[in-house]
Amino acid sequence: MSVIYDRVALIGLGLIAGSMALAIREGGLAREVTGFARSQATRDVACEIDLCTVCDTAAEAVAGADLVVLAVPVGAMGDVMAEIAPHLAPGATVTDVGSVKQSVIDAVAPHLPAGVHFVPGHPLAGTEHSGPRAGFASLFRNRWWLLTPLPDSDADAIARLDRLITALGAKTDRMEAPHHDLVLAVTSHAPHLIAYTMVGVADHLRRVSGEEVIQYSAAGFRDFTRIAASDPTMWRDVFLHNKEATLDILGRFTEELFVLQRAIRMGDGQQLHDYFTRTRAIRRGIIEAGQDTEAPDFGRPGARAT
Ligand SMILES: NC(=O)c1ccc[n+]([C@@H]2O[C@H](COP(=O)([O-])OP(=O)(O)OC[C@H]3O[C@@H](n4cnc5c(N)ncnc54)[C@H](O)[C@@H]3O)[C@@H](O)[C@H]2O)c1
Ligand SMILES: O=C(O)C(=O)C[C@]1(C(=O)O)C=C[C@@H](O)C=C1
Repeated sequence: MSVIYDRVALIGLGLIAGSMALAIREGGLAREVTGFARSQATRDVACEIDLCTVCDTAAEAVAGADLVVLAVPVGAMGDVMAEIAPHLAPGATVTDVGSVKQSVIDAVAPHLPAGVHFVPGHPLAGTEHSGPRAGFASLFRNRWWLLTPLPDSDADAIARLDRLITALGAKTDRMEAPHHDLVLAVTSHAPHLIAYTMVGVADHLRRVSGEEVIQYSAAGFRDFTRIAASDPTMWRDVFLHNKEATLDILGRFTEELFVLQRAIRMGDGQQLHDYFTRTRAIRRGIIEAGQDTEAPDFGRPGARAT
């Protein structure tokens, strides 16, 4: 693998930046990776595990970098950009990895110095863990990484970033930011809110004890608890910054829930069966398209999901 950037600066040293640092080093994709996180404790951990060259200030981290990656919660992107703007090298590319795109563009773009390129992005890869120790080099392998360039984004800057992302093992695609936010509201944001709610319901149900919830936790509920263990700051910001699309999808979700609720009340087995047949086909489509790398059961003789 060849060097794509001389110096990559990672602002925020959590799951995503940590995974990028490890994958960049593994692939020899940059001569140097620098990093900065707001808290001293995070910087100390990043140093201890030798994630990258950890700097004491964001300004120091971005100095001379030809790629700067904003990997902080969505609500912090604008302030971080304002802080680093005077220290960016001419010709540098700034990208971000935020889960929401339009609000990040609105917050970051006004601070961009002339001659610095901005190419917003979003890796569709993650876990419920956060912080520098959560990173691992293979996180992005075979995952989508969406870019939402602006109409005036520099074509060479986009192409070079695309090469890095591809070298990290991900597949890239381009989308308009508002469309990205709607798609992700369906595929990621609303599902997270539903998981948070379901785990909250179990927590409130006093007739079922906490021990029973843990002891008899069925596989479906366990999946919900994994999702509901995701970082509170990150997800607070996602919902506050993708408000309209999330509310739109939750409205549709509530309508569907009422349809199924009524079918159960009326004993309409045919409607339930038809509905679940349609949703099973969607799951199969995802697996056949190679989007679920964690579905080893599918297709195996005797597997339940066939
Ligand atoms: N976790 C996921 O599944 C996932 C997936 C794709 C994209 N994202 C996006 O990536 C970004 C980072 O997420 P993560 O999972 O790596 O989070 P994380 O909590 O693991 O790491 C965030 C890092 O940002 C630092 N930070 C917070 N505010 C800061 C500030 N003002 N200045 C400097 N550093 C600051 C924290 O100290 C921490 O090191 C978020 O925007 C998130 O929406 C997350
Ligand atoms: O696998 C998980 O834990 C995730 O929630 C990852 C996930 C997702 O919803 O798919 C979460 C947020 C992101 O912005 C991208 C990926």
